[in-house]
Amino acid sequence: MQHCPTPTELDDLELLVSGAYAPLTRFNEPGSPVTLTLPDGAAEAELVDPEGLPLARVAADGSLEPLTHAQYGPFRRLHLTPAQVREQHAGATFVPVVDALTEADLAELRGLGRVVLLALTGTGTAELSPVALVRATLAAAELLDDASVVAVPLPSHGDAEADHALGAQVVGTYAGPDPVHALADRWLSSERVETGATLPDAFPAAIAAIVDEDRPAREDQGLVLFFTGLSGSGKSTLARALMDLLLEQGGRSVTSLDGDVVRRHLSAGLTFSKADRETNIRRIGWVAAEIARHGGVAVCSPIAPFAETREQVREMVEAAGGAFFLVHVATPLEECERRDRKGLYAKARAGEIPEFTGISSPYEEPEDPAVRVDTTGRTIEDALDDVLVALDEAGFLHLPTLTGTHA
Ligand SMILES: Nc1ncnc2c1ncn2[C@@H]1O[C@H](COP(=O)(O)OS(=O)(=O)O)[C@@H](OP(=O)(O)O)[C@H]1O
Ligand SMILES: Nc1ncnc2c1ncn2[C@@H]1O[C@H](COP(=O)(O)OP(=O)(O)O)[C@@H](O)[C@H]1O
Repeated sequence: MQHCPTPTELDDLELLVSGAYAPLTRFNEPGSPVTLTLPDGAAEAELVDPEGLPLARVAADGSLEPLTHAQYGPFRRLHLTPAQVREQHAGATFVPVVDALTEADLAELRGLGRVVLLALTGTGTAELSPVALVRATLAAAELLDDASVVAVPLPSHGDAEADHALGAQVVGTYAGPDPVHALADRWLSSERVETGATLPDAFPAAIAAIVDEDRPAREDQGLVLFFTGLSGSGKSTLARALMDLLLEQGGRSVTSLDGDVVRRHLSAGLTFSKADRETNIRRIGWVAAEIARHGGVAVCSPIAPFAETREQVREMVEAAGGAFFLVHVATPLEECERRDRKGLYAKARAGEIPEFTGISSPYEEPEDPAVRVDTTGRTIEDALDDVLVALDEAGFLHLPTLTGTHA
């Protein structure tokens, strides 16, 4: 069986095979955070990269037989094994780097002679995206007299203590007998950006440009506006009105992923079974995440009745650097059924449409949407204003409200 592991598992695989996790050499050792989950309870598999290249074979005991070196991802040439680093950089001082370096960091490093900056770029660890962290670290190396950069994809496993211990072990493996220099604790770049702090925590200009590009202001960040609710609740109507306002204002590229429209194209042929609805929503999520990756706004309006699938969409969008804004169009079933614009509720009640949401198929209400709007007895403008105000307050979009009552 072939299996493409999660981004975290791929990072772990690389570090297990390269010897960076030594003495750990396999997945799923008791008590270790370095785990691998195979689908459908399979015991062994051939692990492939996202493009399908076989990387290693994993046996039932978690042990690994390497097949090819990983070749995917930017800055691959900087992913050296500990053995390569020992060969090329023995005698240097090793500095773990998890964030863009500041003027003060650089001043601290200037006294150390030859340094190797170990950019710890694994999934979910750094303040910056992995690629921006390497870019910022290379820019820092340019500002030092004698510095090299090595990228180490050390991921987060969601357990601060275990991750810290593992990180210290990995850095020690790269450094061997050479000294490790831990930079003095400073603010993380996100705190700096929010507070607009200046010297001595300021970034040199070349590094600041990289941080700014990687962490755009909320107004410029890719955004997925996701309307969920029963059929007839008002998702399409509100989504369309919001799109129109955005287009009128200009300045952003906007894409609609409406439930009905998606089902005619991207998801043609899918049914309304639970599995097909999940596939439908994941497809919408995948496209929306790509739109967000490029800084666009995706406006989605499917029913999306399952909380778990909505969460998966959120994860995809956030992994692409976008923001996910969930709007629950909470118009109650009675009102949707009273409207019955398409005559579908009548048919569902008559048993002519199986698995109809709200009648014979469940709708799981979102517990914590960014905003909840019940459209019953309200004008479209009034209902939309609730969304506009929430978006404005969250800092994502600043569109003028329509009724004037919120000004
Ligand atoms: N069985 C059943 N249940 C729910 N809805 C049904 C069904 N059959 C057809 N329709 C029509 O399909 C639209 C919902 O499609 P979605 O892709 O948004 O649904 S889902 O998110 O995959 O659950 C929905 O459109 P909206 O009214 O715009 O929500 C309906 O018109
Ligand atoms: N305040 C409101 N907001 C949105 N739609 C409303 C409102 N009041 C009445 N409606 C009507 O409810 C219906 C909602 O249909 P639609 O937007 O297609 O819902 P959905 O996409 O959730 O199936 C439309 O006929 C719309 O005119």
